[in-house]
Amino acid sequence: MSRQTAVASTDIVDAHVDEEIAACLNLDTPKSFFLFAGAGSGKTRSLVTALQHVQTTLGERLRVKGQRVGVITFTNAASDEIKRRLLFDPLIDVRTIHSFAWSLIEGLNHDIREWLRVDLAEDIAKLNVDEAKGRKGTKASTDRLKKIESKTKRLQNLPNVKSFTYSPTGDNSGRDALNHSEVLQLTAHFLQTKPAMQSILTGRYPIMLIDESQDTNKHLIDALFAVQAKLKGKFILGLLGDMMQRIYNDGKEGLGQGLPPDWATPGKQLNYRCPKRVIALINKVRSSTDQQHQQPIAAAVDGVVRLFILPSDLANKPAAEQKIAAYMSRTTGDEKWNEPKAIKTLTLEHRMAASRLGFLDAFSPLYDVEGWRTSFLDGTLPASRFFSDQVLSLVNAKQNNDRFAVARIAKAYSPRLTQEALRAAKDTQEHLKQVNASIDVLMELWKDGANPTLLQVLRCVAKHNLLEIPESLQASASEESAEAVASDEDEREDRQTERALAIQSFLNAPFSQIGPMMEYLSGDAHFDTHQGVKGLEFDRVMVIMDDAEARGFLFKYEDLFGGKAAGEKTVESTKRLFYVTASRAKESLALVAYSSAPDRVQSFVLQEEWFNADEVVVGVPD
Ligand SMILES: Nc1ncnc2c1ncn2[C@@H]1O[C@H](COP(=O)(O)OP(=O)(O)OP(=O)(O)O)[C@@H](O)[C@H]1O
Repeated sequence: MSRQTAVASTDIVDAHVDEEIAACLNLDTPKSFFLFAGAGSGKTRSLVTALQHVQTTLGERLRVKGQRVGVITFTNAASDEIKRRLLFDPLIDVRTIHSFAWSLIEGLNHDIREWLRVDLAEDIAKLNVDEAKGRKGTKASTDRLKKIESKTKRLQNLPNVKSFTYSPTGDNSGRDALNHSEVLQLTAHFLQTKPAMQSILTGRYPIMLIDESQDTNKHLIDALFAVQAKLKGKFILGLLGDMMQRIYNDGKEGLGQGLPPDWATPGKQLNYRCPKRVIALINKVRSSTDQQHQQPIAAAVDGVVRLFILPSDLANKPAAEQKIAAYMSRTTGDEKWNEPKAIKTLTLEHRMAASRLGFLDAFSPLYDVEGWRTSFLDGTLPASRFFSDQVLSLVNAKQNNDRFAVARIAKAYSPRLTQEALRAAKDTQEHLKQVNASIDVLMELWKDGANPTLLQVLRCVAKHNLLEIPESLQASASEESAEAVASDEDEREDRQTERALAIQSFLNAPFSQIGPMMEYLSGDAHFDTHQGVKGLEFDRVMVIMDDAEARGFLFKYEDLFGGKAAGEKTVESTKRLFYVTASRAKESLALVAYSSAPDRVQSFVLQEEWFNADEVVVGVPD
């Protein structure tokens, strides 16, 4: 047999999977399916292929009935990508779980109120029992009493809420707002208990496909299974995922065990993404969890993997990581390891990326306000968005001498260029000239290479009324108000909320940090978190494993690398995270473990045969 034929035959072992799924997607003989397979096996691709199949075979039939295919993805970015790949066809309704849940229950105000009444009363009763048992005067007791008070207030306010509000991407802090977890619980509860809701779901979406379903909220998954069991002639549920990539607590443990016998369960063996060496590593890592063993495709390159073990108290970690990149370049012969932007570097915590990329001063204050975190991370928090979308765009346009862009931005955002403002101006030309002059005054802040703070920029913008100042920045925008706040130390605690303090601290950061920060938040930077790259792939990956960064108890690399026995919760969850990060690499992979016991890490990985001795480098390479 020629090599050519051998190659072709090994690469088609998974070809049947898309056909099997297509056969399930038949509204006359509906069949649910469960496609769980390893990293890089083409699950997302199979999802898109399945949807294209529906477009061509069922599109007309669904459209006539006003029905759509529901697709749940894990992130907004994944939703956008799938929509794009399906040419934004309205037949396919792609959403995140929160958006999907809210679309089902929005407006059911009476039912939501009744559910909340019971839920809040139960919570309060439980807190009261705990409080009666617990010690008084402790922090736990204070927290409990605060919770009892706020839940009681909320319960009392319920009759006044006309319609509940919710934003899947917002902070939902208003009095009528539901929080993220309530929306998921409500939807699951309604789907489990209300036949009308089950009919609405299956009437709207006779087919529902869920990507990354190992991390999809367990209550919703249970509810969808229940609906499928009840209405199997009218509803196809397709779950895609990989239990080895379950990295959030929300997902259902043991998903896939005890599936109904009439479900299709196609499997995949190939990994289309990773080089041979990475596939061997992730197979080994996975072998203690399940027996899924992947094969490389015929065209797969060998690839390079190295583990660097460094002391956790190393003084200059970013410098060490640069040396590691240089070492990788020499070892792989790939020059691109010398270009920081060509490497995807993964940190456990956003703050570590912020510090390595030089925007920690702007990042930390806003990130630390819990209620702002979601909108800040997705780039929609007004305080940061004002600087990125408006001020930075204007300043960049001006610095590039792009007159058209300056005019466009000013026209879009400046209160001095609204239709009313222009109409009110006696001499329009003169008015425009003055606006331009104000922009020039703003630009003086950068004169001779100066690096103004956000506060200086804000004040200048406000003084000249160049842009609309968002509410959260207004108190700081004029010099008088800020001085009044600062002068009265005694009452400071009372008058300044956590948020005002965060804004003050944010505004002390240099304006130059806004650009890199927004690049990072938009996912375009060469840093990301271990969890944030789920579903993505990169040529060169550097995974930084430093428990000091994690500040949490969910993941502990020290435990994974011999600190604790296999089977312990943190060992297993960290192993899954390690599997996710390592399997992002398309060409080469540098794993950087900071440890308080480098010897233990070394003997563990060699004993487990995750690496060969010559793949492990202890200490900073020269
Ligand atoms: N049948 C195929 N032929 C060629 N390339 C493929 C095929 N299936 C997948 N790929 C490629 O392999 C890579 C991984 O595919 P995909 O992201 O769909 O895998 P996945 O199983 O969803 O991965 P993960 O679980 O790791 O996120 C992508 O670059 C994709 O284009």
